[in-house]
Amino acid sequence: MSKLPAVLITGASTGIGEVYAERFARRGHDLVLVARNKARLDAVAARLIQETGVSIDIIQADLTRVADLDIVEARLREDAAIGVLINNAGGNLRGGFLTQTPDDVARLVALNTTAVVRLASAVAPRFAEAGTGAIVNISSVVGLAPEFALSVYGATKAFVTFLSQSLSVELGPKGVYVQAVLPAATRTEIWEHSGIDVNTMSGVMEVAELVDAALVGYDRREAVTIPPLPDAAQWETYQAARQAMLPNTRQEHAAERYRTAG
Ligand SMILES: NC(=O)C1=CN([C@@H]2O[C@H](COP(=O)(O)OP(=O)(O)OC[C@H]3O[C@@H](n4cnc5c(N)ncnc54)[C@H](OP(=O)(O)O)[C@@H]3O)[C@@H](O)[C@H]2O)C=CC1
Ligand SMILES: N[C@@H](C=O)C(=O)O
Repeated sequence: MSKLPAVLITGASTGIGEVYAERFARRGHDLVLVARNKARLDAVAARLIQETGVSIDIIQADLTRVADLDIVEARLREDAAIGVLINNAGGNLRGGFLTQTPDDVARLVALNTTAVVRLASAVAPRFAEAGTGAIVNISSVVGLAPEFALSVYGATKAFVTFLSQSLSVELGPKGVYVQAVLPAATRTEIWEHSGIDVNTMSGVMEVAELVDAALVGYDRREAVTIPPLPDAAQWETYQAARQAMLPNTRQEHAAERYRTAG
């Protein structure tokens, strides 16, 4: 029986990434787990090795630091055993656009977008050459909702969703599966880091249920998986309206509604 591909998971020390690690370990995949907190990574690895017997490497890395990102990129480029990348590590910021510091914003963009695209870029050529491989990018429903006024965070997640959909167009014909996963509120520590008590919120999904639903989409090779959305037709209608608009944007002249008199 051919060996399963190894799975590299960023943000695997807790939350959504930790559950992805558990689920893929239980499926028999060797793992490479990436995060900043080595003690937590070691604990997750030790538990899963004991419970499942798979091989687990850890890489302590701050994905907002270029030197650390380089190490993870190199592992993705050079380790032919890795066939799945779970681009999960991400965060949010406290406060709003007027109070967030430029440095905090830059760090969030680095983590939620630059790291995601660089890790995908590191692994995509090898996957395309092999004609197989999977890239799972954890986005968010917030990336569809400027109304939530989570401007920087939402913009980073809109980037992740767009990147994933466009990579599906570019890489799908080469045998590479790209999935965007769009959770809504899910019970993890991210809320505490954003200064929000998740226990005061309603409609919060448990993290195991979120990941199990995302894996149903993964097993179906779904391009965009929105675990909390009951009716897939709403997403399909949204996409159809967007696609219907595009041909009307290719014009030699400005639309009548923008023409000045005279
Ligand atoms: N929870 C939710 O409601 C939702 C979450 N998401 C997305 O899910 C993904 C996972 O978030 P979630 O599990 O909720 O959050 P958590 O805060 O629980 O986990 C985040 C993970 O990312 C790691 N991480 C954070 N910063 C860095 C960094 N600079 N370098 C490397 N690793 C880092 C953390 O580990 P360490 O601190 O050890 O580095 C941790 O393992 C994120 O992309 C988030 O945007 C999307 C929609 C909803
Ligand atoms: N992480 C959450 C917001 O901060 C979300 O994406 O819903």
